[in-house]
Amino acid sequence: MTVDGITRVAVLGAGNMGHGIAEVAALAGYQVTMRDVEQGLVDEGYGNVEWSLQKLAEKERIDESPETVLTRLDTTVDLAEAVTGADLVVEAAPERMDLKREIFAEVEAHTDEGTILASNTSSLSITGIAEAVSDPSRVVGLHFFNPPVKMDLVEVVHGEKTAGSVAEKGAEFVESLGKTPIHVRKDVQGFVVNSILGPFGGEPAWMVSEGEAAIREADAAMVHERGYPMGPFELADLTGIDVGHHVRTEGGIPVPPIAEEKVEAGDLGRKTGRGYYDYEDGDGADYEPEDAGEFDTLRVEARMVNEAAKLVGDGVATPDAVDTGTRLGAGFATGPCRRGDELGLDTVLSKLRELYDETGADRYEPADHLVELVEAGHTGEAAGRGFYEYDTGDGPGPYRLLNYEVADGLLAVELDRPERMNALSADLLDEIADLFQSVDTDEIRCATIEGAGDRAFSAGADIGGFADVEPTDVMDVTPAFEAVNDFPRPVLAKVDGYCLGAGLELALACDLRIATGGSEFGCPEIRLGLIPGGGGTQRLLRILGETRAKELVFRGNRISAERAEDWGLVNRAVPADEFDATVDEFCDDLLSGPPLGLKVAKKVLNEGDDASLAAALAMESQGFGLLMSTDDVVEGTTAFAQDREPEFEGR
Ligand SMILES: C/C=C/C(=O)SCCNC(=O)CCNC(=O)[C@H](O)C(C)(C)COP(=O)(O)OP(=O)(O)OC[C@H]1O[C@@H](n2cnc3c(N)ncnc32)[C@H](O)[C@@H]1OP(=O)(O)O
Repeated sequence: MTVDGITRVAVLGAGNMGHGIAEVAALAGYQVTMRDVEQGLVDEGYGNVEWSLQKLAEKERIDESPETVLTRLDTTVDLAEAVTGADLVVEAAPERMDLKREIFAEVEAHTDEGTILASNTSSLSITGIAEAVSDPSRVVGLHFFNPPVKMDLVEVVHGEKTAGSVAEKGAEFVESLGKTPIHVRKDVQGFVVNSILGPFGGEPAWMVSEGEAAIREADAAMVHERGYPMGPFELADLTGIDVGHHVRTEGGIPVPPIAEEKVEAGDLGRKTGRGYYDYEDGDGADYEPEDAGEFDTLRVEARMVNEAAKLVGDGVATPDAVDTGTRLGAGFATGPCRRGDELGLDTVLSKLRELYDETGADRYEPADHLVELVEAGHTGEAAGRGFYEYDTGDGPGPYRLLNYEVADGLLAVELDRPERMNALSADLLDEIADLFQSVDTDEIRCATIEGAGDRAFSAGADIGGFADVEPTDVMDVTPAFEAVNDFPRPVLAKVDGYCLGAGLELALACDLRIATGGSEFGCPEIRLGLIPGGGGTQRLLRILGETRAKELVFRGNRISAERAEDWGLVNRAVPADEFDATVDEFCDDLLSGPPLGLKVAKKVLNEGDDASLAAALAMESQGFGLLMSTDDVVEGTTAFAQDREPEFEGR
């Protein structure tokens, strides 16, 4: 899908970011010209796009052949040729203000007034870059994350003079690439994601510098206790300690002594073989869960929440944009606004005040917005309001990890963690349970569940969240699956991609399963030393029989959709282009079917499976008898006699 008014895109730079942006734009259907200053660089970038497209094709992640996509990608070393006639120019040159200004001035000379001029800068001011052109309202930041082909997030950065319509068009363009834009309404240093990553890396570095923590302790606690995808020191080694050092120095932010020492010694991280960890003679980031000790994670998270409060209070971004940005851009399970609401903003504020009083360091000074929220009594989830409002009533939602909508009798549910393959975290499972237990079923005749994105229904329980789970908390069959199983309407799982572990268990708790041909099913739990823990062993046994159930559970292998259909694990496995139509056919029958009949059928089929044949037959007879007295049966039989379609009302 392309955006109205944008047909031709010029990407200036063929390096890591440039060739990635060119690739995703060509994939989305735009006519792209990629330009760099030397033919060798252009050829290298083009080769990288070819390689990446080939990989995507091998994994069946793209519908077109790489050759077809490449027909939309031209290259040149001539800037004027690249940008002439372009509707959008995305500059992805090295991070130097003088260079970017030079490029923008030249681009302006060769483009029409309506051409949008975007910069992929991650650290420079959009307002500053825009000074190079006579009409700065055309200039916007489109900050892609590395690698663009994989990362879902793009920060749409508004310079002081960026026109609202230009930023909106930029965001539409991002959406047309299948990516998620967040608006960064003021071009503050670090935009949103790097602003939050500042204290995530910085505070532990101060704590280690001041002898209050050890490196492994910090990394182990943040990863294994708090569920961050990487430890702060491990992350600094990956991105380069000198990079963080440069950003802080440029932004006038004090540099923690330990980072200073590493840079002076030339130990910059993975790229030099040594940083906070030793990658040449040692085992790299070799921290273990037990290293976490007494590390004060609240001190780090309080600063991250404070930074988020500054962004929100200063009108840079909404809480939702901050949280979406850090989820998609940094892989955080929970963004800092939501985390602040969980911790209690009063707790966060007390921690910051305590540290500020103790040290007098500016970094602990509470943000005005944080103080205002606490003074207004908006202290977070427990108070019903913090950065977000929480519905304390009985109805469903609001939810942050799933989307749902009820329309024309259909409850359509989407698991919304595409960046984690829709892995089922404790919070997402709670939301599923809450929705299926609290949604008003009067208006609903059937439900569907699908995964967001194009990779997975769900790749299972969130492995990142295993570390701080108490065994006793997970030893009951998960309420989410039971809520789906017991939902008094038919539920259909729409499986497009991986359906693994607890994801498969969720699909098994549904009544029907339809899959695209490329989907894969399996119980990888055994490879983690586990067994399916959400009803998988028992439901597989009942659906597949012992032979096949044991094969899946014991071997942990994945099976294709074709085999899943052959085994009776799914109702249909169909080519991707027939998926929606097949789902619609099923849903049409469920939506027009008799609600009471379907409810009783589901109950009798589910419960009869666990009963003796005699008991199950008695259950069936009772159900049959019960239905005989309903208006729907009168309608069904009358419609038959009148040779018309019945119109059931569920009475
Ligand atoms: C009682 C129930 C227990 C369970 O369910 S235990 C969990 C069972 N499930 C699994 O073991 C599956 C784990 N995932 C995988 O094996 C692979 O993934 C896939 C085969 C599904 C896909 O592989 P690829 O195409 O190479 O993608 P990628 O880079 O591994 O995944 C993309 C991002 O998704 C995250 N992710 C995938 N599965 C999970 C998960 N189950 N829990 C948490 N995160 C997950 C990854 O880490 C990564 O994230 P980043 O891009 O930040 O590296």
